[in-house]
Amino acid sequence: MLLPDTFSEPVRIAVIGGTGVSALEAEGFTAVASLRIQTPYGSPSSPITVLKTPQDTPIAFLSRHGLHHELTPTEVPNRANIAALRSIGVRSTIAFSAVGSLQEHIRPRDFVIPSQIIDRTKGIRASTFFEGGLVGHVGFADPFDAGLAKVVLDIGSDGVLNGEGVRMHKDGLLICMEGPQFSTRAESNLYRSWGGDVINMSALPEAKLAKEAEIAYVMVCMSTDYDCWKTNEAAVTVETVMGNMHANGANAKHLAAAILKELAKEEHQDLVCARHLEGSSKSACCTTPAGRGREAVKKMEFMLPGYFS
Ligand SMILES: CSC[C@H]1O[C@H](OP(=O)(O)O)[C@H](O)[C@@H]1O
Ligand SMILES: Nc1ncnc2[nH]cnc12
Repeated sequence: MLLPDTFSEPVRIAVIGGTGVSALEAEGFTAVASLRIQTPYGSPSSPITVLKTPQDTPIAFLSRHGLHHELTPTEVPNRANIAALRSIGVRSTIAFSAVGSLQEHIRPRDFVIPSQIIDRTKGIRASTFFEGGLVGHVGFADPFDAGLAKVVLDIGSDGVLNGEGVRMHKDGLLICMEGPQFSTRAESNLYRSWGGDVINMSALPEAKLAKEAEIAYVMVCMSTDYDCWKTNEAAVTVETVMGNMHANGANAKHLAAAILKELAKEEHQDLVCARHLEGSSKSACCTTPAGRGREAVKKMEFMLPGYFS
């Protein structure tokens, strides 16, 4: 069925799907629009599907690597993705990611909610909206939103996850590497020595750009493998990742549906609208109005209208 390509209500919550999660097909969810948004930073990874939850909340869904997983982690158009979401009203995002585990107790198929991240990308991804005569430095001490993380963790401890001993871990330290090759054993052991819990290739600059766009952002990491540090196990392969994602896909969908149901409650509306982040990007700007690059200001107008003009 061909969906409308417009949607008139603001959409406050987005779900970004990663490896193995290219659609949000939870029970009672209905797709109501498919938006092809052009941004000053190009086209997003995929059309944005707007779905209504059983609670009648509109949700924006975006597939990070494209509908057919055709974008490498380096190629993901993160600025277009975040700007497009912000432009339709999004203020909070639940991002899903397949991750390798760097710790014995985090078993394949377990879930991890990270609170910290170490950037091991190589500086080749466009990672800020501040450029071209508009300088800004937002705080990134806490890369993931603590309020959203609490909602997710409360849901996760509520028996939503099925399967033999599948658990949700909190306060994870996530390593984000460039890829697309997986790590060497020496790198994997180095990250373990730093206290790393899980590793992926996609959290950055997505989380940094969400912060600049004043979007509350949390990542749900789904462990799929033990990377390559374990001496008694074969090193990670795409087959292992896909196999565990396939087996755990239902858990991801149950969890997403339960989180969205909880976020529909009145008590969470300030969080969903990220009131606590309002104005943080405006006050992060160091460039005085007279010195601001006109083109840069125009681009920013697309997602933060009136902030820098
Ligand atoms: C297919 S294994 C590596 C790939 O999986 C993760 O993707 P995502 O975070 O989008 O779920 C990882 O970050 C890599 O991009
Ligand atoms: N071991 C690993 N390293 C990086 N990204 C991953 N995504 C899933 N498993 C991974």
